[in-house]
Amino acid sequence: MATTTTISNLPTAMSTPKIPSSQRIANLGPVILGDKVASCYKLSSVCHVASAQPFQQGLIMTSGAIKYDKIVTKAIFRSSPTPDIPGLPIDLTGKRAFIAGVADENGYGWAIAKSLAAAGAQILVGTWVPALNIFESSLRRGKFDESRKLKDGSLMEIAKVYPLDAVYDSPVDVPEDVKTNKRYAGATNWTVQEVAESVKKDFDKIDILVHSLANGPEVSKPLSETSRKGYLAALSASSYSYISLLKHFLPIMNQEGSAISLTYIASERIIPGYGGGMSSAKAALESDTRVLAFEAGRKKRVRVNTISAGPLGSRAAKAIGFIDRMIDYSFTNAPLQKELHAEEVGNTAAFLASNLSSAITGSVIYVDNGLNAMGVGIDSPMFENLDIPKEHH
Ligand SMILES: NC(=O)c1ccc[n+]([C@@H]2O[C@H](COP(=O)([O-])OP(=O)(O)OC[C@H]3O[C@@H](n4cnc5c(N)ncnc54)[C@H](O)[C@@H]3O)[C@@H](O)[C@H]2O)c1
Repeated sequence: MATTTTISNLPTAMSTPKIPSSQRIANLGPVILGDKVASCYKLSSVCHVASAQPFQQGLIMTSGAIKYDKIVTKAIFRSSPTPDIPGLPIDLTGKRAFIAGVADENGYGWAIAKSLAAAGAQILVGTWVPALNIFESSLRRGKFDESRKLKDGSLMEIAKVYPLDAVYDSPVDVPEDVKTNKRYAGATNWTVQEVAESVKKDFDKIDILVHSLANGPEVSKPLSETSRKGYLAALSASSYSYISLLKHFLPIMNQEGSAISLTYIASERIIPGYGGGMSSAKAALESDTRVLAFEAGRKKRVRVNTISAGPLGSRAAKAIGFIDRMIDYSFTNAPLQKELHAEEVGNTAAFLASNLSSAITGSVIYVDNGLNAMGVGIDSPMFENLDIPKEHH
């Protein structure tokens, strides 16, 4: 359910509406004002609304304050409360998770860590070496404390943060220029093999392995203009890194553990703008999920699945450059017209990590408000005169 604010709570022209603290997130996504839709994002503690366009036309990316006209009677914030999940409990008490790809509080890795922690799992994270110092100092200084809060009021604890660069399997693979790079100075034992060894030394075993990382240096280039180097770098960081992680962590995973990665619909449908070989990398990741499910299943009954997540304004996604438009597109076109919460992906990961999903392996699980199931984009001018049901208020 979208939340609504009546006109009395709305600002006069050119000012900004207040938003409840529960909705204070960096990007609130679009907001509907009468028959208009506008971008809405957090600016300190208020919601700043970028310019509005007629709702039927879909999206809006230009900035500037909105002028409210007389027909506006209420604002409907697309951000809906995160669903409460009563009933069947997910219990990961006594389980230990290693989550690769957490460097701030905005991405899917962080949300997965929170859901696994809320279900009782112990959390270890792997943080990309160049992002390590700022992540650790922000954690120490309490910058993430608000976002560490779990539903029961406690704070998510991260038992240990490991420096990691998943592009390198072992020390012999690290080139000289990286070894001497000042962004790597001070960190040690960060190749995949060394991290697995350190985790074994510190904690012996893990039960859950999460791969929530991707990198494509040429992501903004169309595939046909991508260099061989850029393409292979995308596959190395975003696909092979998962094979490498599983290869090195499987020996220290308990029987019947669970491995989860994050993929994106660009692997199987054309998403212009998701370039540089990133679409190919996600296709490889999904194919590898099936083969790895067989191999890890036969070896240790470990299940291997991937979550195809809808668009989220994470740090990585912002680097691609069109994430706000993808969020708007999803809202307009998906069967469920609601904001996608990172927590919904986190909760699916908790389900996949638990024995409630004991017969699910080798699967691509869509957590995208159903967008993957659409055959047409309903925001096309072709459908202008069609009676398409809009969000029910
Ligand atoms: N944001 C989206 O819209 C979206 C949609 C579908 C899938 N995903 C996937 O979700 C996963 C997490 O991404 P996110 O969008 O939450 O962004 P994010 O920025 O939170 O996560 C990406 C992480 O990868 C790390 N990383 C990059 N290169 C690395 C390397 N060589 N070694 C170790 N870590 C490295 C970064 O430091 C970062 O922490 C990715 O696989 C991404 O493709 C994202």
